[in-house]
Amino acid sequence: MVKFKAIGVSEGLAKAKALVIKEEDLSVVKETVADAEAECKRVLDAVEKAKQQIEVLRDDAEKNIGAAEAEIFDAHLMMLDDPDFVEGMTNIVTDEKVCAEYACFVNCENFQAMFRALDDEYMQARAADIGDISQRVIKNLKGIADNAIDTITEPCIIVANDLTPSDTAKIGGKPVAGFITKIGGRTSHSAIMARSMGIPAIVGAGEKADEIADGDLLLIDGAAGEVVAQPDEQTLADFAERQKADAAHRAMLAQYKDKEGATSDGRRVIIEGNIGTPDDAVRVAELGGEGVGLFRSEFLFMDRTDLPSEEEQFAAYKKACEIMQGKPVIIRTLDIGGDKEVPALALEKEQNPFLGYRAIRICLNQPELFLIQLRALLRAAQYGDLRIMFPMISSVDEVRGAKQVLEQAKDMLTAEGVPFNPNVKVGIMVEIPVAAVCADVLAKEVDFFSIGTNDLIQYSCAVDRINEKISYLYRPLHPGVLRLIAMTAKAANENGIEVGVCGEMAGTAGMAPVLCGLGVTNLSMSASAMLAAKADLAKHSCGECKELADKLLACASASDAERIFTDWRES
Ligand SMILES: C=C(OP(=O)(O)O)C(=O)O
Repeated sequence: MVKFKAIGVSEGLAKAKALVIKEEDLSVVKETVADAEAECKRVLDAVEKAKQQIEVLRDDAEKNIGAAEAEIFDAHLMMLDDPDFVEGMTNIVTDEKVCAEYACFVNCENFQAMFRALDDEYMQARAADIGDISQRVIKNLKGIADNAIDTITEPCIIVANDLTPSDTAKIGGKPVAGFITKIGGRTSHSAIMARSMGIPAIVGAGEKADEIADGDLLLIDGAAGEVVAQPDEQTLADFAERQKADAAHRAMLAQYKDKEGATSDGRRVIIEGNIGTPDDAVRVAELGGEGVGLFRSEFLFMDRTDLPSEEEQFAAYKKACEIMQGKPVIIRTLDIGGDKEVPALALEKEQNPFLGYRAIRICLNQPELFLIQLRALLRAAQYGDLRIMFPMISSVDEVRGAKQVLEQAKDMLTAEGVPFNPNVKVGIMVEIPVAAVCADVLAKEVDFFSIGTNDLIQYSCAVDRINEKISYLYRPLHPGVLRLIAMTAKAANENGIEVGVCGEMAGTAGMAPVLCGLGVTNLSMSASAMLAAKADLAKHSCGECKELADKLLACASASDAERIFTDWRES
């Protein structure tokens, strides 16, 4: 039996066999070959195999996701059928007498350079496709199996170094009972997506995860971060008992489904869900969410090599509004950068991506991209209470700039006679410390605030939110963080606008009363945390929440605040 603890990021108990995904070594060495003809045949066989794999992926995507998503695979097939692309590889083998892997690598670089040099954004983005298919050919040459996630058919718990957001997106629809990763923290995107899908997840396991072998029976507790591999009889029996108790607790929480979020003395705190795709709204609605407090629209742009059109975006935003049936749906405009990549934009790699060219900075710099999204949002706003939220705001100038582009989008739609809702509420994410400090000024410019605590903690404590080595410094209860939240809430309350929290802090057990005490009016979290947040609030009066918040604000350190919080939870 192997037992260890890591960072539990998505609650729930799961029991299934381990599917260990090994890191792939795709490095290529330039080796000379004697038999160039045989090497060319290796190239052609690997290309043929890649075509067959892509055909299967295309058919699966068409069946499980949609025709539009399947089209990307048609584009890949076309490239693999292009004689120039294939001959590029065989010519390098024949001319330079080098191995197939190296020829494929050089050919990829050549084609990518060619596409990137074209003065056309769409064609530039095709460089990512070239990279994708070349990687597939190299994998086939090296005998590396296709992405293990694509081939899952049996219930399993994935064990991997890391899961990219696109890996995590692929898990939906597969019988994945949970996952364990070696790296990552509570706010890495794989963790966030696990919570919104409601599957148990543990991250930051480091080398301890190496003790798990493929096929081992695993028991995981996604709240406590506990992992047991090859459990003995007693551990299995205890786990079964815990699963029973967990089911009973969930049944108790179900009574809150149709209740409004409020303290015991009736102070309203609106409890909403965070979503990444319109379909996630179904779970939010089913679990009694009072709205969508954060639709991470960037997920529509990720895991693909083209950009979603205005029509595609319009359909997605409209669907979320329709599912929520008139309840508020806050859609955050494109928030890429950091650990969220959009291949179609072919953004340069940066030294400090979380501090770099991202989110509203990109949108203001590339208004043609922003306008498409804003037009889609304005049109979809006819179908519900859609609200627009700008991310990564650091100044009034950015808010005004974004609102100006919004007005431009309205003017365009009016001129074209396209119907839309001109009275959309506009808000901002408060996630950069200067925005919290200047909240009194910003509150006069917008209809609502939503505090993004994931980034606010990262930026105010100068601690990378996905680096597990320094996760001990990532402290939501740091008095400095609490003061920033309190300042933001005060400015919002004084100006009569709503102030939410949509970072992971909102859905962390016990935090709802703290945030209510700090003056927050809305809490948005993964759907699976909403019932517990309502239950937490209902246990306390508004005065008790305020008293607790004041005590925490007065603490000298995060450790003091954490001690007070834990004692309070246990009392
Ligand atoms: C909700 C937030 O945004 P992200 O999607 O970056 O986690 C946040 O920063 O708290």
